[in-house]
Amino acid sequence: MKVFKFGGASVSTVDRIHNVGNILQEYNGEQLMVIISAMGKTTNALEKVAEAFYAGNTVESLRLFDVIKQQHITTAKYLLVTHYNACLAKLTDFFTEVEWLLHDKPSKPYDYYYDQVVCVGEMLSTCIVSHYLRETGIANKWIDVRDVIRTDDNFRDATIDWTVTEAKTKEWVQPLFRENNIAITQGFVGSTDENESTTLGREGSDFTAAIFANILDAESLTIWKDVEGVMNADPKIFSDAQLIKELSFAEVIEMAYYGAQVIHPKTIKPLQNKSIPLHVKCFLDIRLPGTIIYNKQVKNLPPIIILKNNQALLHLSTQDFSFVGEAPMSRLYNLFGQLKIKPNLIQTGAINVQLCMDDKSDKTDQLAAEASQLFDVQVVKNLTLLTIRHFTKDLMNTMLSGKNILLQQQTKETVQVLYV
Ligand SMILES: Nc1ncnc2c1ncn2[C@@H]1O[C@H](COP(=O)(O)OP(=O)(O)O)[C@@H](O)[C@H]1O
Ligand SMILES: N[C@@H](CC(=O)OP(=O)(O)O)C(=O)O
Repeated sequence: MKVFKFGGASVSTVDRIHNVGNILQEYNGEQLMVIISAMGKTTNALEKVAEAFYAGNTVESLRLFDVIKQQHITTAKYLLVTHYNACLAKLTDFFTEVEWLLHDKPSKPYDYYYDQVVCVGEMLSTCIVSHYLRETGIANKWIDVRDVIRTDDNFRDATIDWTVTEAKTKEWVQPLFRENNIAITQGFVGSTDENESTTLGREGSDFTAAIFANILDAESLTIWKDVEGVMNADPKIFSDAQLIKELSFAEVIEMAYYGAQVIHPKTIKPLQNKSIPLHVKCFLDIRLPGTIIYNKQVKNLPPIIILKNNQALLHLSTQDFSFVGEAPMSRLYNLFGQLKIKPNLIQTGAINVQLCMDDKSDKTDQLAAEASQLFDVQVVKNLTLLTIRHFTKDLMNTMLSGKNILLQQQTKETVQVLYV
């Protein structure tokens, strides 16, 4: 069996959904477990719905949700004839699920509501794609991933319960392949043992695909993208980015960790642990070879460039000129846990700590406020973090020329520079 993952970009339009059908036709007769994300930027749009709801703005949240609803109905209308009514009935169930919730008054934490609303993007996209495939004669079984992927209740960044997920996959998913060649399910979504929907962190569909590949002992996972494969930089930013034909799991886990958008960092472990190769291929031209990522050392890699914008630098200094000891540092690390913050760089000095993090939502301000009980805090925003793996001095000089560098860290393999 092969596992395929189609991201939001590959199902963003009617034409692209036709293209998914064409790709699956190429693999006619093979067993495929297909993981699909929400269409295009639907997750961002659903985030706005959850925000409006939580701010008490019911009318606005319903209006925003209606836009998403109409987009999905229109897509279904373009794609379906005989299966339209069946599809619309299912879509309507999902719409109703969200609309009921939006009529409530929030009484639980924001992250809970976020997951109940945002997960519907994947429900809608898979429902449409599954019906479209049936319409074109590609038999498939649609699975609600919430019946299979069990997580804890750490909403928005839920942790997988591997024991239950494995048991449910073997009980529900594996037997389906006795009678079906293709199963379609949602990425990014799971559920608690109380049947509340959870999500696995933004861009988490790659991770879902890797979980299924691992449990089903797949021969490979293929992630279909709008790029040739994994490149040595984001081709949307660097027009001269080069394709890397093969990579080791160790290299890719580092790239993903440092922020390369191409693969979710949690994807690698489940594959590496069972030596399941990962192919990154282009859905726009399936003849292109793409990139293969496996348990093999790959030498002579080009410099790999990762740029992260929207960074904040927190400069924390002890309030009474005492050394930064274990006690304030351990309290600082506890704060990261409480606020669900993953710092990108930390550098300690005698009486200060410098910390670089993604400046997302109000997390920076929350951390600054909490940390001010331990330290004097200064915050600088709108910074860029450049990471270069396998760097050369020449490339560093070119990329950093004219930049005001605020923080720099370097190992044998990797240099990271935070600049204005
Ligand atoms: N090193 C890289 N190699 C290839 N693509 C990259 C890289 N870094 C960032 N990207 C970006 O990742 C994008 C694909 O990811 P994404 O849009 O999240 O896909 P999907 O919605 O299919 O999951 C590409 O269009 C490209 O701009
Ligand atoms: N739809 C979710 C999950 C995901 O992985 O999406 P994509 O495959 O388009 O990156 C998100 O946008 O975060």
